[in-house]
Amino acid sequence: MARELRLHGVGRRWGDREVLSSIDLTLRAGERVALIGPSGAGKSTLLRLMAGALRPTQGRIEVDGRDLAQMPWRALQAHRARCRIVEQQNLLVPQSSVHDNIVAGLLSHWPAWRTLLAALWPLERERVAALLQAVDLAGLQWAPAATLSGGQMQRVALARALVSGPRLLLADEPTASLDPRTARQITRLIVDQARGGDMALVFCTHWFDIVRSDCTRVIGLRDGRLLFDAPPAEIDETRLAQLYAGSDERL
Ligand SMILES: Nc1ncnc2c1ncn2[C@@H]1O[C@H](COP(=O)(O)OP(=O)(O)OP(=O)(O)O)[C@@H](O)[C@H]1O
Repeated sequence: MARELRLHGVGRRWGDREVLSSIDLTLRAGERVALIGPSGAGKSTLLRLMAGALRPTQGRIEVDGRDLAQMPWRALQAHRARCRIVEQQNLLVPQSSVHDNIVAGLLSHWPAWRTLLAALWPLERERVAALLQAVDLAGLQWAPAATLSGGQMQRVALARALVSGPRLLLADEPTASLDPRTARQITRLIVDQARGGDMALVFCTHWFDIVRSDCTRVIGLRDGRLLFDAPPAEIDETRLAQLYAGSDERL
């Protein structure tokens, strides 16, 4: 995605179960979107479709007017490389340093020789150091990832997602396993990284109250369908109650 990602009547089935249907939406550079809805609504599935990691079984997804399904393999790979996901599981390599874990976010952009070189010699030291500063981990560049706290690990995962300068950052409940205070800090950090730049952010969360004031748009998903797609000011208690009816997940 460079400027625009557009979903036209997108649906996704698993076997004979339809988990997403008739999704129409356009995501533009610089938008910060909160994606909310009860468990099983299809939020993660939607993120994976946007990232080109999953194909729709209905409809089409366009990146700057080009159908993802018709794209040559290289162009699809390029789209995937421009999208980064931060999830609840940070999937860091515990025995590797913070530096190496962050550099891993660049490997899909590098030729094989550069990857080999990086295994022998730490590349991109300054770039990683600057990112660590931004995520409040200055001084931990050479620490083994295994020695970090859960919140620090999520900061490293965020730095790994940001190091390649993605056009679209997809946050899939990245704070779900953290305590409320750390969760707030990490959420704020993610939103701040997206603010003021061209990168679009889709933040999937059960903690809507935290992201409410920081997002430019809110998408409510329920039973695989868009219930609303509106600016935060239009999301009142009635809409939230409708979205979460029958579930106790709203925090
Ligand atoms: N690989 C898969 N195979 C079969 N069913 C799947 C698969 N992935 C997701 N599903 C189903 O699709 C539905 C939507 O899942 P999804 O993870 O997108 O929901 P979600 O809104 O992100 O939920 P949560 O908030 O609990 O993470 C669920 O019923 C889930 O069981």
